[in-house]
Order: sequence, then structure tokens, then C-alpha cells
Amino acid sequence: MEKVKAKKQYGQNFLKDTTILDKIIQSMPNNNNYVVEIGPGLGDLTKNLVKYKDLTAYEVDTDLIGILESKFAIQIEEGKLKLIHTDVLEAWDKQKSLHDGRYDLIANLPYYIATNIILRAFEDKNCEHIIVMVQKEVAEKFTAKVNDKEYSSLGIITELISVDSKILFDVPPESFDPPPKIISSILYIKKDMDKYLDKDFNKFLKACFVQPRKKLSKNLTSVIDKNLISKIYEELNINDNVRPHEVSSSLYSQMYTKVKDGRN
Ligand SMILES: C[S@@+](CC[C@H](N)C(=O)[O-])C[C@H]1O[C@@H](n2cnc3c(N)ncnc32)[C@H](O)[C@@H]1O
Repeated sequence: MEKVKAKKQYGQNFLKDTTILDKIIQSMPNNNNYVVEIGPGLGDLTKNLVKYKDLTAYEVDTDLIGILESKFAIQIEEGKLKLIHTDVLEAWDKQKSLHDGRYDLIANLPYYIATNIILRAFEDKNCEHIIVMVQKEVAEKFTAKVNDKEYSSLGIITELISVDSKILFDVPPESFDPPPKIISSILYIKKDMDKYLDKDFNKFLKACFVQPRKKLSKNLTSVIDKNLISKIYEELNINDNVRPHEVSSSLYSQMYTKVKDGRN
């Protein structure tokens, strides 16, 4: 193995377990989509992906870029792999989409920005599937359903924007070098390509969950006038005692539409 010291500030835990790498490859959707990888690291997942699909990989670490360029010289030359040396969040700020055509995001994500990356992938109109390694607790939030204790803005947004979302399998710390302190999971999301969420919807949901154990109506008073809350509750037949995790995603969506209409 290369003498590379993993950098904590970039969330570097390199996946070494070949069984897990095989399982990720087996979970790739059977389609003609291009692939985007975020954080190729030392290239262990990249090496497997490029056997099946052409891909672009975004890597922030200068030291790793050098290693990847020599390791994948042939695939780069053949146009099968495009390496982009940048912070992927900056790339998204500049170009809105990580690829010109429809693509699937397949990656072992840096955990410190994993949630942010998934939310950006939701907004990216060319991204169809998201198959990513994240911290197990994060995967549980994205796949939580109404009344689950983990149900929050992430689960609601996922339900509204996807046709399928699930945890495929867990990955123990020993599968990585160095091993992280937490259990990881492979999260699978297939987006509904006809759906798009208003960019302020997430802000509205955050306000709804600001004190998750309090009544939803109480949380809403920080962002909406009390009279409007009463009107919306009556129109949508919502019980005043309801807590934020007890309201379905479609009801949140209807509430948000009424809040916007009520403000205009
Ligand atoms: C958990 S490691 C995964 C490495 C490799 N894919 C693997 O499976 O072994 C996360 C990778 O994301 C890279 N990374 C961290 N922050 C990034 C950013 N903002 N933009 C692009 N890559 C980033 C790290 O340098 C590292 O290579």
C-alpha cells in the first residue's frame, strides 16, 4: 500500500474490504447513466467503478490527486476517467450540476460534509441515484418515516423527492484504514426526476423541528403569525397537540404551500 497518512480534516478513511467494495458495485443501478464519485481517495472504489462505467471523480486533496493521476494514467488517457481537483461543494456552487448529462452518484463520502453533499445532490437536476457510504445515524435520518424517532427534515425531504430510499447494508469500522469510530451504512436513494423542492422548504422544516419534542404549533410561532397557524391547522385538519415527528411529509408539503400563499 502507498505510504499515505490519512488526513483527518478531509475525513479520510480508506475502504479496504474487497467484499464491501464488491457489494457496492453489485448495487449499481443497471442503466446507461454516467457515474460521479466524490472523494476517490486512493482509488479503491474508483478502480472497480471504472471497469463498468465512465466516470468523473472530484478530489480535494492535492497529494491524492498526484497518486490517482499515475495510478489511472491509462483510464484518463482513454477518456474513461476524468479527475477534477477541487472541493466538490465549490464545484456545485459554480456549475449547478456535477455532470452535463444524467448521472448516478456513487461514493464513500467524507463524513464531515456528507449531509450537505446529499442535499446538494437532491438539488442537482442531473443526479438520479445516490448510493453513498455515510455514518449509520445519518443514513437512518435520511430513511426515517413518520413517527420514527429519527424522523426530521432529512427524512421528509427524502420522501418527497424520491421514489425509493433505503439502507442497503452496514459496514463495520474494520473495513477501513484507518478505522473510523462509528458504524457506516450504504444509503440508496432513487430520485423522482420530475420533482423539485423549493429552496426555502428546508428552512421551513428546520423551524418546525427546532425543538423536536415540543408541539409543532409552538415551533411554528417563530416563523408564522399565530392566526395563520390556526387557519392552516383548521384547513388541513391538524390536531393542535401534534409533535413535529408525527406529521407526514405530504402534510408538511401542503402546510408549506399554505404558508407561502398566506404570506403573499
Ligand atoms: C471516506 S474517504 C473515501 C476515500 C475512497 N473513496 C475510499 O473509499 O477509500 C473521503 C474522500 O473524500 C475526499 N474529500 C474530503 N472533502 C472533500 C471535498 N470537499 N471535495 C472533494 N473531496 C473531498 C477526501 O480527501 C477522501 O479522499
